Amino acid sequence: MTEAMTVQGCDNQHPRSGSSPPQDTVTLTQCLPHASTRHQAHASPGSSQVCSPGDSVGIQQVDPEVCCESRAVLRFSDGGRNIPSGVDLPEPETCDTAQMSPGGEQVSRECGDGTGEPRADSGPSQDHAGRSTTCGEHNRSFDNLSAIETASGTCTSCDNNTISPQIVVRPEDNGSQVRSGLTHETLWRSDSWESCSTTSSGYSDDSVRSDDLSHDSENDIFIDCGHDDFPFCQCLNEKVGGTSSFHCEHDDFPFCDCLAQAAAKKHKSLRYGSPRGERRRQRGYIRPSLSAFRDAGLEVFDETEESDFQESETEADTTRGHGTDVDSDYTAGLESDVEGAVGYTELDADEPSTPSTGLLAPPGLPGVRRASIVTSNSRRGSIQATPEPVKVAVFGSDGVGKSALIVRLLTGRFIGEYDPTMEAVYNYLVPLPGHDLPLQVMDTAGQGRERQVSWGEGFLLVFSLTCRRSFLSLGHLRRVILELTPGAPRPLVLVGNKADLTHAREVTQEEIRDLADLWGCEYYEVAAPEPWEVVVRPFTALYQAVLQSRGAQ
Ligand SMILES: Nc1nc2c(ncn2[C@@H]2O[C@H](COP(=O)(O)OP(=O)(O)OP(=O)(O)O)[C@@H](O)[C@H]2O)c(=O)[nH]1
Repeated sequence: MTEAMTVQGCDNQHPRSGSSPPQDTVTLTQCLPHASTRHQAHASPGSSQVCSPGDSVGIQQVDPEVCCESRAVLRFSDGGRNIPSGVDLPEPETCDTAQMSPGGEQVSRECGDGTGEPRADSGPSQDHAGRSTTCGEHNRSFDNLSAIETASGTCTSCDNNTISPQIVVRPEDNGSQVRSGLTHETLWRSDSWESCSTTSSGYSDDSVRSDDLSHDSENDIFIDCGHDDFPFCQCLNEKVGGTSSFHCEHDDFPFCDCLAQAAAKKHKSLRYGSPRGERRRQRGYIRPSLSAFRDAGLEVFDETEESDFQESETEADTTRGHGTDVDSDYTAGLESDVEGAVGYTELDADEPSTPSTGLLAPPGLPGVRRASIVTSNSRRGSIQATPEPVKVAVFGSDGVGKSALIVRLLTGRFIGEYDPTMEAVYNYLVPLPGHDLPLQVMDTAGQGRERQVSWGEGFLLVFSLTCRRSFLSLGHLRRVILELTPGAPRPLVLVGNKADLTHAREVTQEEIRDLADLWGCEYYEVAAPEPWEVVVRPFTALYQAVLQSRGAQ
């Protein structure tokens, strides 16, 4: 470590002014109630690391003024290996991994014997993945924990299922992204992220990554950030020199500031406007705040600022007002790729949607693509008025193939490349022998999760079998759904897509089965290019489940 750094929390986007911290210290401008280092974990496995004002935390010193006053978590997750950290933690001698329980208790695992298994004496406070299963409030064990769904555990003794509010359970990456000594239990709760997203970075959820920031010339920076920690991006300050790109494994919102400072040390400019960022932005994601970069002295070229935003608006207007082509790639795909009597027409936005018109726009959403799928192909079904179609919302991470599956279902074709950037709702009669199943299928995108969830009677949770992250993100998704739909849980079905890409598979069948068992739902492995009869299965399963739940009510 070459110089002092400031780690800041979400409520305090700027380091405190005042006397400079001494060398080799980090001034924490937010509370670190459970701060710890892997180094310390090794020194005292199992011990609590709740800090007190003035505590030394490993090689850090906690600012006495602010320690423990609120909620920041300090996370030396990988001892400096993964995090290009200026903090430069000493390598542990024997402990390879250590972690914090939801309550901040440290639990060591993989310690000493190198087997990767929890130590025999680590006892019931760890689940099979080696993570803590301890209730933060009452130091009791949780039951009902799964490898990727720790937030829903209930303390066996006190019924606490909320877990200490300072601690985040972030199952999305199950620790794989974090490669962390402290693993995901120590990260911020998603509700903290949300509250923090209103601060300066503008990042609203874990879907928005800093790959929105692109590299364009040698003076620009490329940031590929898994940002699974918080608030360690500050550490990048130490590592930015000598390269025009760097990789940050850190988590979430304040990283913009951190990276801005880092970038400013080395670079002169930042160019924002990667296709991916643009696509996400079009879909309604909050644009990252670039002001931090500007403030840090970088010349910021925001290529999306004028033209693309305008284009997007024009596009949306056009969609709403005049019914001209709003998504030419998409419509071209439908029109040219779908054989036979499959047509694509757009609706006048002012025209009231009826079940027979095909594509419905949820109320109040600007820029929703509106169109109708019309098919006379009897195998694929035809659009007909139906009294009570089952509303199926299809959720999943970007690129897992939600749209491809839906288009496959609707049209019978796999369309390789198109750009489904807008939310859409399709009316469809699934043509099955003997009876047609009336479905409304929502291809979810962008913001509006609450509305999308409220709309759905059942949910297809799609992940890609070739993308572990997309699988691990399901836990968060399900939690959000449960939170937004109090009362009887609405049915869901897991869908592992891209089964055709066997060589790239990252999720085992066993893992999916375990999760489906835990959640009490069905799961399917499919591939959008597979026969229609395969792709339709999860939809019909969900259809049946929704009918059952309707009957039960
Ligand atoms: N090989 C293969 N490719 C697929 C499959 N499903 C989708 N794809 C491809 O994966 C890419 C992403 O598919 P989309 O349907 O756009 O995924 P999405 O989940 O709707 O993505 P977003 O719109 O970003 O949320 C496209 O290039 C598809 O052609 C599949 O089962 N197998």
